Amino acid sequence: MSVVEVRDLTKYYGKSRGVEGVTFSVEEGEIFGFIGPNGAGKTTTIRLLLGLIFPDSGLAEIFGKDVLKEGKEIRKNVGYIPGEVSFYPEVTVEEFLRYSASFYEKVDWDYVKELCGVFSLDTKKRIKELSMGNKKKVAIVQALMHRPKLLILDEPTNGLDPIVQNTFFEILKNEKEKGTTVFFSSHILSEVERLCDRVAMIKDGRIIRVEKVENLKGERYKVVRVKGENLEKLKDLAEVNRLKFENGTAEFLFSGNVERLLEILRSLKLSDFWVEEPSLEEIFMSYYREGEE
Ligand SMILES: Nc1ncnc2c1ncn2[C@@H]1O[C@H](COP(=O)(O)OP(=O)(O)OP(=O)(O)O)[C@@H](O)[C@H]1O
Repeated sequence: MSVVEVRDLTKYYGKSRGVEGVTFSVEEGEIFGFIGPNGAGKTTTIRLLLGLIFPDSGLAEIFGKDVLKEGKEIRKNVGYIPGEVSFYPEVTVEEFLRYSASFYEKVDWDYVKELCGVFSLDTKKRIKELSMGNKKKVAIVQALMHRPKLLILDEPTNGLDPIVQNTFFEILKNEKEKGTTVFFSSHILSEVERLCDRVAMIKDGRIIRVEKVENLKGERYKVVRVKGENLEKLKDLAEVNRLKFENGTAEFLFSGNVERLLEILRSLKLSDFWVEEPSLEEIFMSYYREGEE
């Protein structure tokens, strides 16, 4: 069963586009990445999913329930980390966590203690005394305290240093092992590559693709660098993208089958060549560009 189901969701802020016709689903137990550049519509989608704002049209369901009609029931099993955390500045971390706990029927205090320990959080400190990263850690503990079945995370690694990020990813992997579903928005490609099973790419309010991360990486793209003569003829080939010339070498992103790549390489007068797997970033950038054409 899909844990999250979004169908043809459209939201405008007055005349300004939020999202348009967004459709995807997230399956139970997967870590689903939601990736796109600034302003693409990630936060809007998440706020629609949480029932915090109303769509102009379309449907969002969590656990098979309409987010607008059954929000209260749904929230019992959802943990949420907002993109920007803002808490009452005067209360201590402990007071804040106790207050948050009052919204849930059941809280796993042993887990809260464990997480505070893992993050070295001083729970006696006031919120206003915490750095941005430490506030984010509090938000993570708050999101996990009731052992939710679904985590909705809006760019959760913002403000976390690399070591804490690693710790956080380990926590998410453990959650996944326990069967928790994770919806994770980000504009950092390397973290999506490391963590997610599937990914949806959003641009200008529209989903451009939903794909397994392993398929995207292995797919049809190769980074090719060649050294030699006649390299100018690469400019005319449809399979050659993002061609750059530098110091007698040409570098490009090749899309097509391997036989065709060999054919192209044979047609050039080469003194050397290199073929590498592209990073997810290069793949995404080529999709974003395709969308613009
Ligand atoms: N309250 C609002 N009023 C008007 N326009 C808004 C509002 N919130 C978002 N938008 C617009 O909706 C579009 C999508 O914004 P959204 O915050 O969902 O993007 P995002 O992908 O989360 O971006 P970022 O990575 O920068 O947080 C943007 O063009 C933004 O300007």
